[in-house]
Amino acid sequence: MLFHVRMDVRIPHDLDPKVRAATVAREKAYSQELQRAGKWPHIWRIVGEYSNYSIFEVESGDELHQILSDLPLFPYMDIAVTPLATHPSDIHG
Ligand SMILES: O=C(O)C[C@H]1C=CC(=O)O1
Repeated sequence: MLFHVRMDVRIPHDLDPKVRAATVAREKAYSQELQRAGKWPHIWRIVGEYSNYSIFEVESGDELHQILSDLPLFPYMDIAVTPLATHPSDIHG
């Protein structure tokens, strides 16, 4: 199943800078592990925002929920998920 996900990062300004840096580093490692595994095939920065648009390819909504819940930045993000289906006009579908 394919999902479109928007993540808006809202790290509190008073978070300890060392905790912030460590959390962002863990987030990057976790994200890249999932990208290498093929579960997170696309990630794009939204210009001018601390946000991304991502595509996830997973078995189920439950799997995606677990992946998103395990993001180190999860406590500091607003996340919007849109399930995707094949478009009838898609020449690849
Ligand atoms: O920077 C972001 O958009 C948030 C998050 C998602 C992947 C990652 O490495 O950081």
